[in-house]
Amino acid sequence: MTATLIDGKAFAADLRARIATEVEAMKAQGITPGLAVVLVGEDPASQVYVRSKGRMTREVGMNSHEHRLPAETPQADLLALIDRLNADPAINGILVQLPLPRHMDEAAVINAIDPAKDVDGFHILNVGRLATGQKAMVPCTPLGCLMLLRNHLGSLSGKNALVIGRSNIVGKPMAQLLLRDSATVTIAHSRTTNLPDLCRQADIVVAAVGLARFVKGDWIKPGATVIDVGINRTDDGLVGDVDFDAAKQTAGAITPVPGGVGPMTIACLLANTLTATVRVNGLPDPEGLTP
Ligand SMILES: Nc1nc2c(c(=O)[nH]1)N[C@@H](CN(C=O)c1ccc(C(=O)N[C@@H](CCC(=O)O)C(=O)O)cc1)CN2
Ligand SMILES: [Mg+2]
Repeated sequence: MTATLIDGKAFAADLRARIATEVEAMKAQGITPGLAVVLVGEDPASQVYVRSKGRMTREVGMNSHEHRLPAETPQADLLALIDRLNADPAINGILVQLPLPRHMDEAAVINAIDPAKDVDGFHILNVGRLATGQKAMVPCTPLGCLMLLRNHLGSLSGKNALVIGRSNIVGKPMAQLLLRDSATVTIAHSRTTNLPDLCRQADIVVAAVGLARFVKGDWIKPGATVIDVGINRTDDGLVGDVDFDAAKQTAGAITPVPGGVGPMTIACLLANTLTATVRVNGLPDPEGLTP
């Protein structure tokens, strides 16, 4: 058997097109969503992501505001910028690109963002809201994974889902979203024993460990849906956290790297920016855009 390819690139393009339609309607009411992206330092991958975010923000008709600060910027200066963006009515979404330089306290910076403008969903208030079933801004990468899973599987209710990785950006919010959809969720990490056996019981595997081809083909239950969040730069190019060539022999469906989860991250960022804009203007959430 060869797995169905889950085409995140196409799904993300379709989502951006639907967002563009919503933005056009908002503009007719005199409202243009504005997204501020803050990059501190010159990390090459971050520069690529920030450039893509700016381009796609403009492509859907939103205003993009980019702030680039030198790596040695004092944290107080970054916090002062965030204060100004919080107070600026033209800014509906604020995103601080991660990772931050080592001298900065990531939690302090994230928690300085107005939770209503926290389009990354990383603020402690949004994390708490998601964990307690309240209306939250939801982190973009896991939100994108959930959309791909729902689109492929329909209901996730009662499915055995294994999340490999416990980061605040992907693993933990992914587990919360799967729980919210009534999956039976296991979170695995570097100290987990008998991971291959755990994986063999999973109907859904979300791999977010950051280790190239870590998940082996013979760990996959026949017919399972495999979502690969990994982006690892190796001598033979960009590869995921799953041994794709082996896993696709057994899986029912699998996301490729690149072209799977990655493009969903930015599309969901734009969806969150739209959501933040409608909420601050007292408008109803856009119908069927995000789960
Ligand atoms: N504040 C944030 N920082 C970071 C986040 C985030 O969601 N918020 N996520 C990652 C990086 N990221 C967006 O910021 C991101 C990663 C990957 C992609 C993507 O489209 N990947 C492509 C491959 C691109 C390539 O060649 O490198 C794919 O998988 O097809 C988009 C966004 C960490 N920081
Ligand atoms: Mg992918």
